[in-house]
Parts: sequence; structure tokens; C-alpha cells
Amino acid sequence: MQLQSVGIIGAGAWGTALATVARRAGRDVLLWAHEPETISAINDSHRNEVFLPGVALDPAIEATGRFNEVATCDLLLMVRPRQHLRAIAGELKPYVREGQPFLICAKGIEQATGRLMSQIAAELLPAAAIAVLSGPSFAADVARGLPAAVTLATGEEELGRELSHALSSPPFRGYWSGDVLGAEIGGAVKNVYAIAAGIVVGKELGESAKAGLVTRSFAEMARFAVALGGKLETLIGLSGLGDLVLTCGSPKSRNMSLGVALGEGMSAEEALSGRLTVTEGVATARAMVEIAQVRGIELPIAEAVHAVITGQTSVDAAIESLLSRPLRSEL
Ligand SMILES: NC(=O)c1ccc[n+]([C@@H]2O[C@H](COP(=O)([O-])OP(=O)(O)OC[C@H]3O[C@@H](n4cnc5c(N)ncnc54)[C@H](O)[C@@H]3O)[C@@H](O)[C@H]2O)c1
Ligand SMILES: O=P(O)(O)OC[C@H](O)CO
Repeated sequence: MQLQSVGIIGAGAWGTALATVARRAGRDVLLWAHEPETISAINDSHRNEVFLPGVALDPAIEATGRFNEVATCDLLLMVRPRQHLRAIAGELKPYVREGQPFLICAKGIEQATGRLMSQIAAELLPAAAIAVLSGPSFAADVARGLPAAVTLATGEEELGRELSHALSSPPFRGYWSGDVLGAEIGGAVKNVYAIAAGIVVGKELGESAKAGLVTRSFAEMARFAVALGGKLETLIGLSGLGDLVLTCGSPKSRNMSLGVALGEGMSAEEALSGRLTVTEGVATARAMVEIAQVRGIELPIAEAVHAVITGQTSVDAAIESLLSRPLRSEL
């Protein structure tokens, strides 16, 4: 399959960064943007200052507001936040061709149904070949051409290889995987644990507490992913442990920075108000808790994060409750 043209749906920070990735890999890039001012900024001044400030874009990267234009590309990347997937799939469906790759690059679980984006996309776009891009990658780093490595997961190994060759260049390495569910779940749920890690930092509980929290978060995310059909090996990789390490390790993460604000005493409402950018862990925490209740999965850290965000408990009470859980075997 020749994947020369890449259509990117969503010109937020990550969609714009992925446009630079595809361009660096030698692809023709068309970026679909929601806001008319983003389209003209990219086409006229080759910048997207609102979502990805300080980055000069290759003038060959073009933007459009038309789905029929972006759908003509060989490969489609879905990079709008997860709540827009159903609307986007509806707009694209008439144009999607049999076997056209549809690569999901957003991270999250649908709150209302608890379904993963790959499952929703497979149902709504049955002609498309669904794949997932996930892994430790801050848009600002990637757009500057700093090295990053990600997982490209798809049920068809040949497509995984093709996606990797279509998007990789020396600074950006795509490793293919056959475990779509595992890659997607790791990328979605690490955002919840990044909020928890941020709370530990904001409360100044110390480096030892943070290391313990992140390690127990990994145990929890692996338990959750395996219960939903992901493979443990995938969780140990870039899209699981890799992304957990990145997102719990830097306040550049929007999810971790939310946690820091909560730990410092701000309410969730205050901390989230006025944010133009997405903090996916908020909705993912709710989805995880609901799935865990139905399936009987133990997720004390995710439950604590959800309870703090929704104001059901205070940060102090959540910490006390986690620290007074019954002692148990580590494994
Ligand atoms: N930013 C990163 O470093 C990064 C890295 C990897 C994955 N992701 C994931 O990619 C996805 C997109 O994140 P992002 O960082 O590009 O988002 P962003 O916060 O930079 O941009 C928000 C996006 O939402 C759209 N939007 C904002 N308000 C809207 C509204 N009222 N109606 C409709 N659309 C609206 C914007 O057009 C834009 O595309 C998320 O799932 C995120 O978890 C982000
Ligand atoms: O800024 P965050 O917390 O949305 O994280 C961005 C990416 O998902 C990191 O891989």
C-alpha cells in the first residue's frame, strides 16, 4: 500500500505536531482544523500559535475545513479529543475507502459507554483499517524534532510496518504491535495516574511517595488493561510504562499539572476552568471507575482520583484512605 498522503483530523497541539512528523518523513500533509482562524494561520503564516506556540511549520503543510478533501488522503489520523470521534466518523463515513487506514492518535475512553475509540471507529467506519498510535510523546518535543518513540498497533502486521515506514524519520520511531487494545488502554489510563502523581508533587509528599505511587499505578493499569483484553507485554512497552513514566514525570503534562494544582489546594473546578487544551484524564477516570464497577476490577488509585476531581472526597482524605488500605502481597 502506498501511504504518500496523510490527512490529519484535528489541529490541536498533537495533530499539528504529527503534521510535522509526517512531513519530516516525506509525506504530503493535509491538516483538518475545526476553527477557521487555525486554518488561515496554518495556510497563511505557517504557524498554529493557539495550540502549538513557537513552532514554524513547513509551508508545504496545508490546512482545510473540508472532510471530503482530507478523506482523499491515503492515510487518516484521528487527533481530535475522544469526545469528537462519533461526529467525525459520521462526517467521514461517506468518503472512507475499503481498507483505508484510520490511525487513532487521541487518548481516552468514551465516557458514556466505556468503549475504546478503536471499538467505536471499527463500528462506525467498517470500511477502514483501524490502528492506534500511542506512546510517550509531548507535542512540543515532537514538533521541535526531538527524538521520540511510539507504538503503532494494528491487527494486521503488514499495515503496522507500512504505518511505521510512512511516519518514521530518524527522530521519530514507530514500533509496530499487534495489540490494539493494550496500546490504546495504556495511553488512555496513564492520564489518570499522571493526575495522581501531580497530587503527590503538589502536596509535597516526597520523591519516595511518588515512586511508590507510580509503581502501584503501573500495577493498576496493567490489571485494568489485561482484564479488558490487552497484553501485559504491551503495558510494559512504550504505550504503557513508557507513557506513564513521561506523563507522571513532568509538569509539562496537562494531566500532571492538573494534579499539582489539586495537590496545592485548588478545587478541580478552579483548576479546569479556562483551560483551552484537553485534560483527558478527567473523563477517563470516570470511565475507568464505571468499567471497574461492572467488571469487578480493583482500582483504588483511579477511584481516588475520580473522587477528588468530582469533589466526593478531599485530597487529604483520599491520601489517608489509600495509605490505610489493608496490607497485602505485592503481586
Ligand atoms: N498534546 C500532546 O502532547 C499529546 C500527545 C499525545 C496524545 N495527545 C492526545 O491527542 C488528543 C488531542 O490533544 P491535543 O493536545 O492535540 O489537544 P489540544 O488541547 O491542543 O487542542 C484541543 C483540540 O480540541 C479542539 N477543540 C477545542 N475546543 C473545541 C470545541 N469547543 N469544539 C470542538 N473542538 C474543539 C481543537 O480544535 C483542538 O483540535 C488528546 O486525546 C490527547 O490526549 C496529546
Ligand atoms: O499533556 P498530557 O498529559 O495530555 O500528555 C501528553 C501525552 O499524552 C504524553 O504522551
